[in-house]
Amino acid sequence: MAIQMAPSILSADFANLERDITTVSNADWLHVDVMDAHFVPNLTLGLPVLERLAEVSPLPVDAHLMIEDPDHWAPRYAEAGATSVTFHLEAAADPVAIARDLRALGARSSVALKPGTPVDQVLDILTEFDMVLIMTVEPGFGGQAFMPETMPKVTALREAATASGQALRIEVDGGVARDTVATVVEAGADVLVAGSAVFGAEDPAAEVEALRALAEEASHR
Ligand SMILES: O=C(CO)[C@@H](O)[C@H](O)COP(=O)(O)O
Repeated sequence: MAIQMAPSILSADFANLERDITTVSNADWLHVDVMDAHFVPNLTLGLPVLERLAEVSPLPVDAHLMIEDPDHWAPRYAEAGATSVTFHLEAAADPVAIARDLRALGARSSVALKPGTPVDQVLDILTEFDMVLIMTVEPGFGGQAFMPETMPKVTALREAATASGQALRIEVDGGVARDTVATVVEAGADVLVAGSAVFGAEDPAAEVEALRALAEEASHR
């Protein structure tokens, strides 16, 4: 499967958000970080803002819910216009029920794991998901250092998906930049979230293409 790029809006200019998300319309997803100041120590946006972003975004929205009670909230984000909804396993009471609710609403189901959460916890329920997000930093903030120790989880997922023939997308998020792209792709990731690397660049669209090119090159090695 081709590499997909997903700029994270956490590093965009919130005063000019519509301009910034239009700038990266050459990417594949708009990664929208939803934080509640409980599951993570940061607060971003809620349903009405997500709804507006989905309206104005030239890209499909993946809502990354770093919030408590995704059993209640995840379907609400699908109804608000997110094409893909990523919720955290650590916060979910019934991850399979959430995944089924999302798919029933026509959204893609995706589950995220914090760096310390073992990957075994999703291996038995992998077919319920279109994508698994392996966090490569502790969720909450942009601009943190990439954690290479999370890579064995990416590889375990890729091996499991390949063995069963599942077209699973594997996303990584946190510290993805020119110097880490090859590492994540060689481990098995194919959806790359990048915040500060993209929106901190002088030309965000060109940076999306530069990261994509490095990733494609690594995937063909
Ligand atoms: O969800 C998060 C952080 O919790 C990420 O999406 C960050 O926004 C990624 O930022 P960079 O590490 O790429 O700067």
